Amino acid sequence: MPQPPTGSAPIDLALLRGWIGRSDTAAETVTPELARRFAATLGCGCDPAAGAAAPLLIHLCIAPPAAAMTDLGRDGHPAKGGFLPPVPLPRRMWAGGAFTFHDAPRIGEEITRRSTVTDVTLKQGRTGPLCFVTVQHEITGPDARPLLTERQDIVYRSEATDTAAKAAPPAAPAGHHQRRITPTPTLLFRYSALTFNGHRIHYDAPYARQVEGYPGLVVHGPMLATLLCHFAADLHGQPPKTFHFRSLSTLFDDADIILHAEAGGSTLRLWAARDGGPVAMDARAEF
Ligand SMILES: CC(C)(COP(=O)(O)OP(=O)(O)OC[C@H]1O[C@@H](n2cnc3c(N)ncnc32)[C@H](O)[C@@H]1OP(=O)(O)O)[C@@H](O)C(=O)NCCC(=O)NCCSC(=O)C[C@](C)(O)C(=O)O
Repeated sequence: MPQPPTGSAPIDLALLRGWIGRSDTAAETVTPELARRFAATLGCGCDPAAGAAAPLLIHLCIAPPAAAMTDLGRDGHPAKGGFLPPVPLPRRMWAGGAFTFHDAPRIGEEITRRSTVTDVTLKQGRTGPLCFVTVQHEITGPDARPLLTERQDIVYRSEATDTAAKAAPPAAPAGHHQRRITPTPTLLFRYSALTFNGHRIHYDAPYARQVEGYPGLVVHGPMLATLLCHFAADLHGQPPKTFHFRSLSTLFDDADIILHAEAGGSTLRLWAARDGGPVAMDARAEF
C-alpha cells in the first residue's frame, strides 16, 4: 500500500473510502454577464441573448462550492473532510476527466450541479504516493433536463522533494492543427475568478514556489481542457459528443502553450504542450 514519506500522516484508505457516495447539490443561473466574462477570458464567441446556447464548458463556472474564509485549507480550497475526504497529502491537482454532452445550457436558465464522490484509490507514482478521488457531476437544466455528465479525477500528492524529480519525458510531437495561448498571470487570475477557485497555485506566486515547490504559477487543468475542447469544436464546426482528457505534466505561466490536434474520422486527438516540452494534457474528442 503506497504511503507518504516518513514524518507524514499515514493514509487510512478505508476511512477515506467512507466518503464514497457523499454528494453536494448547488444551482445557479447562467447569466449573460457570466457568459460575456467567460468568452472574454477564453477568447471564444458568445451570444448573450436569453435562450442562446451558452459557451461550451461554462458549467465549470456554475455553482462552485462557496466555503467561508474560515473553512479554507492552506491551499485556498475548502478544507478537506467536508465534501471531499481528508486525504493526508497536501498538494492537490486536477488529474483528468471526461465530459458527455447531452444538451447545451441556455443563457438565462438555472443550472443544477449534483456532485458525488464515486471512488478513492491510492497508487504509487514515479513522483511518490498519489491519492485519486473521483467525483461524478450531473449537470441539469430546468425540469431536470440532462445537460452534461462529468467525471473529475482529483489527485493529491506529497510535499515537493528533490528526490521526486523524474527523467525528462520526450518532447510532444507537432499536430497538424495548432493554436498558441499565452498563459499570463491575468488569464490565470481571470479563470480562477470565473470558477471561484481559491487554489493559490494559480495566482499566489510566492506560495506556488515556496510552499508547493513549483517554478511558477500553475495553469488550471479545467482551463486547459476547456481551451482544447473549444479548439476541437472550432475545427469540427460543432461541439463534440464526448471529451476525455488526462493531465500528464504541469504547465506554468513562464512559456506559451501550444494546443495541437490531429483528425481521424469522427475522433479528434488533441494535446497541449509548451514549445519543446512534453505532453501536458492529452485529450480525445468524439463527434
Ligand atoms: C497526475 C500526476 C501527479 C501523476 O504522477 P506520476 O507521474 O507520479 O504518476 P505515474 O507514475 O505516471 O502513474 C502512477 C499511477 O497513476 C495513474 N495516473 C497517472 N496520471 C494519471 C491521471 N492524470 N489520471 C488518472 N490516473 C493517472 C497511472 O495510470 C498509474 O496507475 P497504475 O499504477 O494503475 O498504472 C502527474 O502526471 C502530473 O503532475 N500531472 C499534471 C497535473 C496537472 O498539472 N494538473 C493541472 C493543474 S492542477 C489544477 O488545475 C488544480 C485545480 C483546478 O485548482 C484544482 O485543485 O482542482
